[in-house]
Amino acid sequence: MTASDGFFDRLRARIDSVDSVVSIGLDPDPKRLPEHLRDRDLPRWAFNRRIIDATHEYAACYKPNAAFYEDADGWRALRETIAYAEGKGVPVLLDAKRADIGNTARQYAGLLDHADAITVNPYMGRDSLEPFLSRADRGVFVLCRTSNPGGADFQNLEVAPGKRLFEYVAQRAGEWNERGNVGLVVGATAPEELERVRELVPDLPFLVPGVGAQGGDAEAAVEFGLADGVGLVNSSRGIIFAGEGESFDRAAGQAAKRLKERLNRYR
Ligand SMILES: O=C(O)c1cc(=O)[nH]c(=O)n1[C@@H]1O[C@H](COP(=O)(O)O)[C@@H](O)[C@H]1O
Repeated sequence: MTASDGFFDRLRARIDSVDSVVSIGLDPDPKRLPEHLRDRDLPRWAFNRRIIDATHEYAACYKPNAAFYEDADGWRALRETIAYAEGKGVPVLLDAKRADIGNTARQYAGLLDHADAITVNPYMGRDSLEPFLSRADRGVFVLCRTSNPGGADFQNLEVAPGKRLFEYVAQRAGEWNERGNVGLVVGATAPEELERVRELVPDLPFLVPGVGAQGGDAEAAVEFGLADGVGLVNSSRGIIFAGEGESFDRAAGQAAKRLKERLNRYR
């Protein structure tokens, strides 16, 4: 492994070494943190550290969602969390869903100085993503068909005869993959769409959120989410809030192990 390896080479190495495609979402909702951590200097960091200690051997990556860190202490907690995860050898995918006009996107792309990969929103078009795409050694996961109930509102609209918006996004993202660093976000709650996107772009790895708390289809996530064995199936609340109280971390470790084993049945 060298620093010049692309993100998906590093991810493949990680998947192979832990025999897991589980992405563990680090979304430490302050209201759900165990009582005994709440008086810590940085409760979210204290929580994440224990979660990482308990789960890293099952983690193909960690996916902190930026929404859970958008305040002064949050950014400190996120920085500590990322450094700790990387110290354990686990890639970090920052779920930030960014993009903006080019001049602004260049600033957002600075987030990739701190993480191995990022999620981005394609709605503003190619130039809004170029500052991310140009980071050849970093992964860029483009939102394609999201897992939420409203994911169909726009993404399933026909934008040309027989072509829905998410299908168009998938094809464009395939064209944007000039540096081999593009993946797609496709929710496990939309298995028909997941299958369709896989048909359209056989070579792009997917991040598949929506198993666990959102009740998505784990088998479809694995069957269609992986490209030549590489891809990620994410669970956040279903792992990190699997238990409560003092032994919350042990419950999280067990939940991560169970998800790994369940997904591996379909690999
Ligand atoms: O980009 C994402 O990761 C994402 C896309 C999507 O379509 N659906 C989705 O749930 N996510 C994120 O994946 C995580 C899912 O969390 P749980 O529902 O707790 O497993 C959250 O951080 C979501 O913001």
